Amino acid sequence: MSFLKIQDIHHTYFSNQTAATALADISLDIEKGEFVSFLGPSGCGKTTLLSIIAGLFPPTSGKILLENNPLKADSDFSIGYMLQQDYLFPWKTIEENVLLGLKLIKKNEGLEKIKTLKLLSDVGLGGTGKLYPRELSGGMRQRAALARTLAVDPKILLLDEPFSALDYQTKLKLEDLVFETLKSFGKTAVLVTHDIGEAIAMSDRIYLFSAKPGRIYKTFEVPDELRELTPFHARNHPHYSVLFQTIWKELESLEY
Ligand SMILES: Nc1ncnc2c1ncn2[C@@H]1O[C@H](COP(=O)(O)OP(=O)(O)OP(=O)(O)O)[C@@H](O)[C@H]1O
Repeated sequence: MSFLKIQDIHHTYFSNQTAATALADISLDIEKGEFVSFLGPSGCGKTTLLSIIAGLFPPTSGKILLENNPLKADSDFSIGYMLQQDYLFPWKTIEENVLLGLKLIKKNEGLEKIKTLKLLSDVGLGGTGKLYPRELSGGMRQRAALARTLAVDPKILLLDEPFSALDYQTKLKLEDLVFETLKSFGKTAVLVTHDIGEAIAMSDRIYLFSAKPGRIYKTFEVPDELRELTPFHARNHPHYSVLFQTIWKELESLEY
């Protein structure tokens, strides 16, 4: 039994009497604690699949099972999101933003505050709880968004290009922080990215999609030698550039 089972997903968008098939024959299994990436040319259905996993809309056909049960997306806080934008509430402090998730699931109030402070410290934001989002840099706001996501203790984190709006140095630092935080919490994660390097440096496995309709074209297992390293250090390993070149060539053949 897989932790997350995606079984024979097809999805067609219908609008104004036209039909566009975004996904066909998508089946994959993700084990608990794994970090996988969806990579592929623009329009190959990565976001559509992530949205279906998130329960934003049902697929045209196929099913998704979490621990052998149909996924009940928003109702039981199984799914956490991190997106390109942090979506912090600007009128609430960082601490209140993180607390919000905990209040939604109505856990013990005394523990909520302690957990919030611990999470902020886990993501390197100790001492910033009383600040407002506008007082933080883009990277710090994304760290706060990570703390808020982890606060509800989701079973799976869906990461939709969460680093793409950041400058390069901040992006590399945040990749390491997200990677190490998720590993220490034992979380399962799915990352959508356009960045081959980011996918290699962070993932256990990479699904390369082809477009029209979106299908899994190839699957790449990231070698153990890279998986044992943090993303920053993985980028310096010889296996990294070999895998980068392989995926680059495949992606080029799909895009042109
Ligand atoms: N709401 C919609 N209605 C109709 N077609 C849609 C809709 N959303 C996406 N599509 C189409 O479905 C296909 C897959 O889109 P999707 O956004 O999932 O791809 P993607 O791989 O995430 O693209 P990108 O990398 O550019 O973000 C595309 O052809 C897109 O035009």
